[in-house]
Parts: sequence; C-alpha cells; structure tokens
Amino acid sequence: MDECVLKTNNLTKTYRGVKALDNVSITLTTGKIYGLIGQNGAGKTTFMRVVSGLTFPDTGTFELFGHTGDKSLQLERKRIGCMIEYPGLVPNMTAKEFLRYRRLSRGIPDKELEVELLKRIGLAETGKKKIKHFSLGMKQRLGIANALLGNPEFLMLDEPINGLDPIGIVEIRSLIKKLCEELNITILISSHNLPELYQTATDYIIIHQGKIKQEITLEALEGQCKHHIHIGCNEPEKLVSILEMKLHTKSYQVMPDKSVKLYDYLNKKEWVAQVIYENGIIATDLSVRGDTLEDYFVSVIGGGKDV
Ligand SMILES: Nc1ncnc2c1ncn2[C@@H]1O[C@H](COP(=O)(O)OP(=O)(O)OP(=O)(O)O)[C@@H](O)[C@H]1O
Repeated sequence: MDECVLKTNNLTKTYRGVKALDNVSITLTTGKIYGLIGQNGAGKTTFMRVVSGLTFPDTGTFELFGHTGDKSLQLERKRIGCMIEYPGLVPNMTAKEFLRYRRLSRGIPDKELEVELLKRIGLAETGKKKIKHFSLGMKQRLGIANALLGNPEFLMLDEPINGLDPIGIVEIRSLIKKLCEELNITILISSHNLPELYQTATDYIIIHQGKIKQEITLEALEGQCKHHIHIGCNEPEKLVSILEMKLHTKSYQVMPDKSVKLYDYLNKKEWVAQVIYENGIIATDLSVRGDTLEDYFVSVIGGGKDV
C-alpha cells in the first residue's frame, strides 16, 4: 500500500505582504516522482524550505511519514535529503573529499559511502579534478550525492535541471528515475518548465502565486496534450457507434460533458464530419485540439505571466 510521505494542510507563508504559499494542501505518497512546476517566484523554494525546516509557515501544519509536531518533525527530517537553492559545494575539493567532509560533519560513520555514491551518480571517474573545474551538470549531480548521504527515503531537489545543457538534462532525468526505481526514494523535484520535466515525474503539481493550481498524473497530462478531433454533440452513444461501425475505430474517449475526443483521422476532419452528418449526428463542434505542454501550463495558471 502507498504510504504517505508528506501531507500538508493549508500551509501559508507571507513575505512582506506577498503570499509565497497560499493554503497549500498536498499529499505525496511513496515511490513516486513529483514534479513541482511553477514560474519564478511561484513558491517552490519556499515550500521546500518549510518542509525541510529552514523556515516556518505562518499558518498550517504538515505531517512527515505520518508524524507531526515540532519534535517528531525534527526526527522525521532525518529521513529526508535536500538540495535546495545552491548545493553549497567547496570549489577546491575533489568530489570524494567533499562527500567525505559532508559525511563526517553529519557524523555518518560509513567510510564506503562516498565511493558508493560517486558510482551511483556517475562521478566515480573524476579522481583529482577539483569541483571548481566541474561542469554545471556534474555539480548538480554532486549536490544530489550530498543529499543522498543520509540514505533518505524522500528527496527534495530544487531546480536541479535549471541552466543545464540538453545532455546534462538527460543525465539528471535518468539519475532521478534510477533513484526512484532502484532505491525506492520518493522524489519532489521543482522546475519552472513543464516540458523540461515532462516524462520524468509520475505526478505533476502546478503552483502559481503560492497556490496549488493543479495536481495531475503523467497519464492524465499526456491525455490532455494528445492531439484529437473534439466532437461536440448531444448523442454521444450514437456518435460512438458510428465511430466504431462506420469509421472502424475504437480510439476515442467520451468526456463528462458528452463531447468525444477522437484520436484517429486527424488529417481527415472534413471526412469525419461528413460521415457523422450522413449518419444523423449534428456536431456542435468539430475541431482538432490538443495543447502543447507549454500551452497547457499557461492555461492552468490562468493565462499570461502577470495573471
Ligand atoms: N526570504 C525572502 N524574503 C522576502 N521575500 C521572499 C523570500 N523568499 C521568497 N520570497 C518571495 O516569495 C515568493 C516565492 O518565492 P520562491 O523563491 O519560493 O519562489 P520559486 O518558485 O522558488 O521561484 P524561483 O524559481 O525564482 O526560485 C516570491 O515572491 C519571492 O520574492
């Protein structure tokens, strides 16, 4: 059964009159990768800072692994790994030296850990190279290794993909998937760009001006963005039988508003219109639809950037 990792209840945090978090209530369960998507200033970092204990909410509560209250949260936070804002790397150290330093300062005795982590994140071959000579992608991976030091069950990564080149993006994406699949770590990863995170996360949480605007699974998101012919009509049952009998397709979906999404014949819209008309259906709308991820994101947050 999916265990609850994090449950927030109406978290609110205001900075000088600006609501960085506005009644945020979300639940994260084990084994998933959650994408927290929002524009700059949407509240992503603030959310992670509140959960990790770097700052306090003005109002609202939250549970970590089913526990709440200051003392319990402090204990449960040992089960979290975070990379929030900057990884805090030491430029003159090698990757191994840095991880050893971080391990010792956290009082973790396992000497093998840094070698194991360097292998896991793909930096085992960096040898004597100093961090200051690392690419941004390597630095991000080292930051993730640092967050993994305490063997966390829940990992929060704030914009780990930001500023990376396409290869760096692919590497971080596959690392994140591997961490979830192989170590069963639940991951919350923030990004200001939905397409950038697309297919990495299993679930997407869209935040805008501190408010949660939408929670959507990858599957549902794909359904939203898949191109289709939207057919508006008053008799969906009759339309469906025409699609099956006359157009020989089962690639459609009946929506709650009785409209039908047809995923076939996208290039033959006029012919589809003719066939259904000849079979006694008056379509109130017949148009090709389907958002790009970017359009979809903008439609969820409510239009332009200043909305
Ligand atoms: N320490 C602070 N002092 C004053 N205002 C703050 C502080 N931290 C955040 N804010 C404000 O709170 C809002 C949310 O900021 P936050 O950093 O959480 O957003 P974000 O989604 O992480 O954005 P970004 O992608 O730019 O990091 C913004 O309006 C920001 O200016």
